[in-house]
This record gives sequence, C-alpha cells and structure tokens, in this order.
Amino acid sequence: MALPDPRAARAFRFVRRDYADGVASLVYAFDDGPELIERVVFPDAPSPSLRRAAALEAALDLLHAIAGVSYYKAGVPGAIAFESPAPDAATAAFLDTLYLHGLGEFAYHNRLDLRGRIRFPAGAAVRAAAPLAEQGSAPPRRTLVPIGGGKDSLVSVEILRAAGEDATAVWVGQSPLIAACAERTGLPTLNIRRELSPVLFDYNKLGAYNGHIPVTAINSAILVLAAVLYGHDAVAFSNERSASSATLEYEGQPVNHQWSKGWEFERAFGELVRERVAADLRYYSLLRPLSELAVAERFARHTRYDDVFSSCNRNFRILGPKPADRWCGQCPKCHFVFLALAPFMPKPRLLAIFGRNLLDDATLAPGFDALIEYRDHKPFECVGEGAESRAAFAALAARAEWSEDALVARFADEIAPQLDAAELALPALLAPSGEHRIPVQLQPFVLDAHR
Ligand SMILES: CC(=O)N[C@H]1[C@@H](OP(=O)(O)OP(=O)(O)OC[C@H]2O[C@@H](n3ccc(=O)[nH]c3=O)[C@H](O)[C@@H]2O)O[C@H](CO)[C@@H](O)[C@@H]1O[C@H](C)C(=O)N[C@@H](C)C(=O)N[C@@H](CCC(=O)O)C(=O)O
Ligand SMILES: Nc1ncnc2c1ncn2[C@@H]1O[C@H](COP(=O)(O)OP(=O)(O)OP(=O)(O)O)[C@@H](O)[C@H]1O
Repeated sequence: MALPDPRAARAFRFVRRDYADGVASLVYAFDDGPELIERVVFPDAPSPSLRRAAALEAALDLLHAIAGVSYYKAGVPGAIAFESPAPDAATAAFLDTLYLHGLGEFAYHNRLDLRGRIRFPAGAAVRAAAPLAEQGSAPPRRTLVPIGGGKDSLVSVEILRAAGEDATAVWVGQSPLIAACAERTGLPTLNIRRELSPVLFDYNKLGAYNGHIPVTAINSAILVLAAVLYGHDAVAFSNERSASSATLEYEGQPVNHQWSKGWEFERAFGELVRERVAADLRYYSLLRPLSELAVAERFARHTRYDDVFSSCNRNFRILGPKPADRWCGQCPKCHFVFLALAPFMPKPRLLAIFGRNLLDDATLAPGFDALIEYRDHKPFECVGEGAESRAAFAALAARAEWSEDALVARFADEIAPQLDAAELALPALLAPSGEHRIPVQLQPFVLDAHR
C-alpha cells in the first residue's frame, strides 16, 4: 500500500508506549497512517520492582514524548494528539520549548516557521514524584556517564575517576568506535540499543521533511529510564558552556545546532526529572562551567584515549558512508578539535592522532574561516564559539612550531590585524564560569582548574 505523505497530515499522534522484558516500544502515527514504532533495548535490565513502577512509568512517558521529535519532523502537522493521557501542563510547556528550539536548525533549513505551530495538549495535573528511596530500595550513589566517542565525555570519566565516584560508561547505539572508548575507560560498561522505525526512512525516501533533531534530548531521556531500571541515582552528561551559544540568528530568533546540549535544556529537563520521575534522581552536565578550550586543555592531560577517540560525527551515522579514517579531516568537527587541542599538546602527538596537519593545508581555509566567523557564520556542528577559535589561532601564531603553517601564518598576517588583541587572550577563556548543576562533592574537581 502506498504511504501517505506526512506533510499532508492533519495530526501527529502519540499512540502508545510500553516496557516489557528490557524493551521500550514507542509508537506514533500521522493521522490513520502506519504505526511508527521505535524500540529501545536495555540489555539484561532487572525487572523493575512494583514499588519503583511509578518512576518507570514517568520516565517512559517522558521518553515517548521526547523521542517523538524524530517522527513529528517528517510532517510537522498543525495538531498533536495523545491516545494515552496527555502530559501535565508543565511537561507540555517543556515539550513545546524542546520541539521549537530543538527543531530550530531543521526549520531554518526547510524554511518553516514553527512558532505557534507546536502546541502539546495539556492533560490533568500530576503529583510530584517521590524520591527513588521511597519508591523501592534506595539505589546506591552511582553515576551513569554517557560516552559519545569524542573528547568531552572522556574528560568527564577522568573527573569522576579522580573524585572516586562509582560510575558506569554507557552509550546508545551500535558504534564500535564508542564501544572501544567505553572499554578503554576501564569502567563497567552498558550499551543500550536503539532501533528507529524503518517507516521513517521510507517517508524520507518519499520526500518527507528531514533535518537535524535534538538528539541529546533523546539520549537524555533514554538514560534517565536506564538510571531507574539499573538503579543509578545520577546521569552526568558532558555538555560544555559553549553549547548554549546560538549558531546564528534568523528573523530575530537564535538558531542553535546544539540546543539540547545547552543550559536551558539541562535546567528544564533536570527539574522535570526531579518533579516527575524521582525527587532524588540527578541529571546534570559535569562540564557545564567549561568552555570548549578548557575541555580540550583537560583532555590533553591524558594520553590514554589518543588511539581510540574521535569527535568526527561522520563516524556515527546510522545510514550512509562512514569515513575511512577515524578523523575525516574535512568536517567542521575535525577542524575545530584539531585547532582546540593544538595549544595544549605537543605537535607530534596531535599529528599522530589526526594522521596529518590540518593547519598546514591551505585548501581548508574556508572551513577554518567559518570557525572564527570570518566572512561566514559558525558551522551547524558541535564546535566552540568564534572567540575560542580566534584565541586558539592567536596562541599558535605566537609559537615557533606552528607559526609557519599555512593557515596560522594567514591568520597572523591577514585576520589578526583586524581583531582586538585583548579579546584573543587564552586564560580568560579557560576559567570556569557560569551556571551549573554539578553536585557539591564534585564541584572542586571541575571548578579548580589545577585538579
Ligand atoms: C551522525 C550525524 O551527524 N547524523 C546527522 C545527519 O544524518 P545522516 O542522514 O547523515 O545520518 P544518520 O545519523 O544515520 O541519520 C539518518 C536519518 O535518521 C534521522 N534520525 C537519526 C537519529 C535520530 O535520533 N532521529 C532521526 O530522525 C536523521 O535525521 C536522518 O534523516 O544529518 C541529520 C540531518 O541534519 C542529523 O539529524 C543527524 O544527526 C544525528 C541525529 C546525530 O546523532 N547527530 C549528532 C552527532 C549531533 O548532531 N549532535 C549534536 C547535538 C545536538 C543536540 O542538540 O542534541 C552535537 O553534538 O552538536
Ligand atoms: N551515542 C551516544 N550515547 C550516549 N551518549 C552520547 C552519545 N553520543 C553523544 N553522547 C553524549 O552527548 C553529549 C554530547 O555529545 P558530544 O558529541 O558533544 O560529546 P563527545 O562525543 O563526548 O565529545 P566531542 O565533542 O569531542 O565529540 C556527551 O555527553 C556525550 O557523551
């Protein structure tokens, strides 16, 4: 039977969700079209105790509502409907914000205006969640630390290790690269599988709307459910301060590729988890006070991951080709991570990691120009702020081993003279600052730059 066009649909339906034998099934549909079923598989998950059922149900509801964004985007119809009870008003307002900003880049590229279009229906009020300690046996103090294959989460692992925290390295999906990083941490590991509905890919082939989604929000909701199932009391992401900055402004609205890695999401989601899932379950980012450069400086202190990690997102595609090398060398993420690590590592070590010198390749000038916001905007990728990239270039221009490399010399000769030298200093960008939700006992390990 021919698939209906989701762009012509009247409503997006949250049909049902359930959890049994380690599998969460999340079901959606456009109008009366075929069901879109996503499955999330939690290996060897212990049977949830009856007493912890309330937290499980609430975490499952949250995951169902958040993961719907992958499917909703295929049609962005004007109505959203729930067949199960609709979320309470506070959750509905959170979802409005998440879908609007999390789909900001998608809307920009598809020339859609989603303002006023995304309205989650609000159902009955619900009671505040009890602590896990009152919903069953209290979990020991244990942290789930999500691993993304890149430098950030590995910095968090080392912070947790230094603080003597009991942590489990966890990742979603089937990336062998992430698995190798998780193994290298030496921590206990947990791999959660996620199977998107194949109907989404059929819709995509037919020309449905497509584009970027707030994947960190989805991973966050999966890991909160995992914390309830496996008995952890904290989920510690590795999202840095720089992730809160918009990629660009369009029609007066900030558009941020990394919106669900930002502070606004962390705060709202973390509070919702406490109020709706369990009052003693903490969701936070351990790296929130740090800039990308500060994270790079911390990563450079450890050589343990040099031959396994990669921040190049081309490795993490579900579909489509993956790069022949761990670092493709062509994408904004490769350019930025090379530039951010360069001031903090011996040059031979960095060249060994990447297998080449990206800053001595004049053909890459446009890519690096976008990072420093020179004649272009910041790329739609997880990269630091323009000020951080400019400061890294300035630091390299002052070092004999880098100053003659093509792009560093070009920066010094052509671009730096147009900039305010006071804004190019590294130390200010390395100091921790800003808001965070880091538990008190871990704060010294993040905020004290020398630990
Ligand atoms: C790996 C990657 O960067 N993928 C982005 C890419 O997708 P592509 O088509 O090249 O490959 P796939 O990832 O295999 O996706 C296939 C289709 O499936 C859709 N999809 C995938 C996962 C999901 O959870 N929901 C989905 O609907 C996807 O849209 C494809 O149609 O381009 C896409 C369009 O721009 C991006 O959406 C893909 O991004 C992935 C979802 C992804 O995991 N990206 C992260 C590396 C990423 O961008 N992280 C951001 C954080 C953003 C946030 O706010 O959370 C970052 O680190 O900055
Ligand atoms: N597949 C995944 N499973 C679980 N968590 C993930 C996954 N991919 C990314 N994350 C988490 O999402 C957050 C943002 O990812 P991001 O790619 O910025 O981090 P990273 O891979 O650790 O470092 P880098 O910025 O160098 O790529 C991190 O906390 C990361 O651990």
